Amino acid sequence: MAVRAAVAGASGYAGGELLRLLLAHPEVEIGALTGNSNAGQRLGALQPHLLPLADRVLEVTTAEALTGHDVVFLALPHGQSAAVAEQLGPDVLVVDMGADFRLKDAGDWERFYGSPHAGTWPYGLPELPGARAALEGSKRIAVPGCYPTAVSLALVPAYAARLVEPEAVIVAASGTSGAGKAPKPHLLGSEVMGSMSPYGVGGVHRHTPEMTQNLSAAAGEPVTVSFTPTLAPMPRGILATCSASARQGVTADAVRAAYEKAYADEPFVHLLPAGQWPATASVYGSNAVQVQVALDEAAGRVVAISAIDNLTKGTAGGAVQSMNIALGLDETTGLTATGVAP
Ligand SMILES: NC(=O)C1=CN([C@@H]2O[C@H](COP(=O)(O)OP(=O)(O)OC[C@H]3O[C@@H](n4cnc5c(N)ncnc54)[C@H](OP(=O)(O)O)[C@@H]3O)[C@@H](O)[C@H]2O)C=CC1
Ligand SMILES: CC(=O)N[C@@H](CCC(=O)OP(=O)(O)O)C(=O)O
Repeated sequence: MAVRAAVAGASGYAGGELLRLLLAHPEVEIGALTGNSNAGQRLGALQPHLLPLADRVLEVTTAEALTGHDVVFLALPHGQSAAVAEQLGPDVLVVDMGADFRLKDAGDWERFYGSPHAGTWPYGLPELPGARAALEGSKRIAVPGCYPTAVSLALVPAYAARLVEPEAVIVAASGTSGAGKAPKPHLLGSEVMGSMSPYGVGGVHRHTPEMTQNLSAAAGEPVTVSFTPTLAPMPRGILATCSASARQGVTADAVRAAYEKAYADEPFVHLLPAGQWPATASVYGSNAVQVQVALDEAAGRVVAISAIDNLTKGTAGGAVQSMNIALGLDETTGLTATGVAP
């Protein structure tokens, strides 16, 4: 029997990417689609690439519109998910693509998001140690942020194998779709085209505590994270360049071996052959993650680089992968690791 799925936030970028993936999912039937300012509009006017859904009309996002489904995806701005989720029954699988349920520490939430903490749900990054067991059979899933996905997959093997000291320096470039579809002056084509620029500098980006949470869990001790995001003139993609001090005596062979072991059986994480480096173009539109790692012996640092598509593995693909696990389906159902190039 088909899994009936509703999507709240169907007019946005994350909701649109999710619908693209759900249309190709053999077990899913797409139910209610909701929006906010675009309620009442045809989806074809908002997401013209989703041809089979063009004549569907967006409803207002209410618990009533979302009931009667097996799975409800919430692709809403931060702070909007909790009120909707609490009105959905405990038997419905609720997959939150926003940030509301990602953090364990209420103080971190309040500091970075400036509102009361809604709670913590099982975290939808299956490749993290222990994550799959928490997702199996779960009725609530918190999909990670796009930067924490890229950064965690780049660095967790180094922390889990105790190859590096508990500090990390991360500079990551994101495509503009990461900022959502709502118009913002700094995202005008004339501001973005032909330029790269930093933002959220100095430890203030709200993804910093999420990265700290994931890396500290892998390390078994608190990890300090210096994170600098940058905006790149491309619609999709994240390239995360991460480094951490190598522990005394760590060799390049030991680093390589740890990453090979961590990712040997992962369907979506590809540790590239030595000498080949991740590129956002190679993962465009796919749920794949490219990872490469090197030991900079002169600087004494392990350097790990990852590339993801922020809308696919960074949100909608990660959401579908985690839903598959929660429902007991094959984890890869409806997802591809094959990109689009050039
Ligand atoms: N873009 C990305 O790469 C990623 C996004 N996410 C997360 O996914 C969520 C959606 O992001 P994204 O799609 O980029 O954002 P968009 O701005 O593109 O879309 C936001 C969606 O939420 C709806 N919405 C806006 N305000 C409200 C409200 N007050 N109540 C209910 N619905 C509302 C909008 O409806 P309407 O258009 O009709 O007003 C739209 O459908 C966010 O939490 C974001 O952090 C997570 C990882 C990556
Ligand atoms: C380029 C850009 O602006 N990116 C967004 C990332 C948003 C995202 O994907 O994460 P959340 O789900 O936590 O919002 C940002 O830096 O805020």
